[in-house]
Amino acid sequence: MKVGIIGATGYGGLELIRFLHTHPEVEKLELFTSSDEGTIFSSRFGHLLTIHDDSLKKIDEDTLASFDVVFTSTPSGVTSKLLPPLVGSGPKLIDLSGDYRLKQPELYKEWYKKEPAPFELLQESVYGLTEWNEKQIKDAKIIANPGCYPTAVLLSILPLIKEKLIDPNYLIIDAKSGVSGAGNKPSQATHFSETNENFSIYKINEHQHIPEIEQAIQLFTDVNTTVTFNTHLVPMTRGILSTTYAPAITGVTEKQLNECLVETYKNDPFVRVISGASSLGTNRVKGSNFCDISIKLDERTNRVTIISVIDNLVKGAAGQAIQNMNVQFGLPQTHGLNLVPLFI
Ligand SMILES: NC(=O)C1=CN([C@@H]2O[C@H](COP(=O)(O)OP(=O)(O)OC[C@H]3O[C@@H](n4cnc5c(N)ncnc54)[C@H](OP(=O)(O)O)[C@@H]3O)[C@@H](O)[C@H]2O)C=CC1
Ligand SMILES: CC(=O)N[C@@H](CCC(=O)OP(=O)(O)O)C(=O)O
Repeated sequence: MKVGIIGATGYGGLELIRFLHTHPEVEKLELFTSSDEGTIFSSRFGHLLTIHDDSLKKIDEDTLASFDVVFTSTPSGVTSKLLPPLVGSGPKLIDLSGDYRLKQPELYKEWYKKEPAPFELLQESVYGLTEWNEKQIKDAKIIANPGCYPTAVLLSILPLIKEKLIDPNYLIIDAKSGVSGAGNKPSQATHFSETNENFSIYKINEHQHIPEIEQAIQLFTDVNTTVTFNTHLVPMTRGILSTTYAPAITGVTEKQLNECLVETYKNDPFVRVISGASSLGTNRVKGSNFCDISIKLDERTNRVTIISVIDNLVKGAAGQAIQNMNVQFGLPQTHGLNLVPLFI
């Protein structure tokens, strides 16, 4: 397979490279840039010396048309304009940004404060939450790879909503992320001296992943609801931990909740259900494509605590994107993704 990456110099792009270099079906990997044409990739990213010594190429529609797959890992507002000429030109398109996730253009405008992608393409794109949308992903021309937070949240709550074990009307989601979630562009919010030894909440009730989570709940469970979703920045590089609080439906037991998760994901190689965990941390999935989920029913309040952990750059971005590519090409989902978590 001939694979191209636009945005290869960013964090998501670098992770795509890390996995695609070990992928058994990838014969050619070409990297594209909007700002650094001609630079030898390993001269800029020394850790890739002898692994990727080719130069960065200019983004060019005709060149890209000859590829089997093109991943775009660019800031929001880029692929809404970049991808339309490429649709139908040859390659399957897998977009890691938020530009093709929301079906309603006005929602994108409202939450991203940018101009949306063309309406027809928004309708044509397929939401790439692999474990929940495999059939549609197989035939998709454009895959809208899910956001990092929505991936962690949705994988953990969708089964329980679908099986009517929790009340979807009172979902409170409290999520925390490492700083790499904000990308490689330095900013005040990601400045070392302001993130180190600090723990902060941000975008309070205004996070752009709120409509994405609500849309996906509707898509996969037919439930129309709103969620309270807040995000926190943790002074670490990678990882997301999401905690959702939801009322259990009266009479539901912790055993039923666990069984529901186990049953849902019994054939999914990257979702691990941890029964009865008393603690769960991001280091158990670091560097890997795993999503680990655990639940606990508080019998005193009849509320369920639903916890999930992912690596934001892997299952939350590049790993899931490659998992989707594997599905599209009829390959095992694990191809190129069989890495053991780093843990320390
Ligand atoms: N970081 C994360 O954990 C996650 C990120 N995402 C989303 O994935 C996308 C990429 O994220 P991330 O890798 O962190 O971002 P980065 O900011 O680290 O990298 C983005 C890359 O995009 C390229 N780029 C910038 N502007 C343009 C442009 N106008 N046209 C073409 N390419 C451009 C740049 O490379 P160059 O200058 O070489 O062109 C840059 O290195 C974003 O939309 C992000 O929201 C999704 C899930 C998780
Ligand atoms: C820590 C941090 O800042 N995370 C980013 C995640 C952004 C992201 O992945 O954005 P899209 O999925 O919308 O492209 C944020 O909260 O905005």
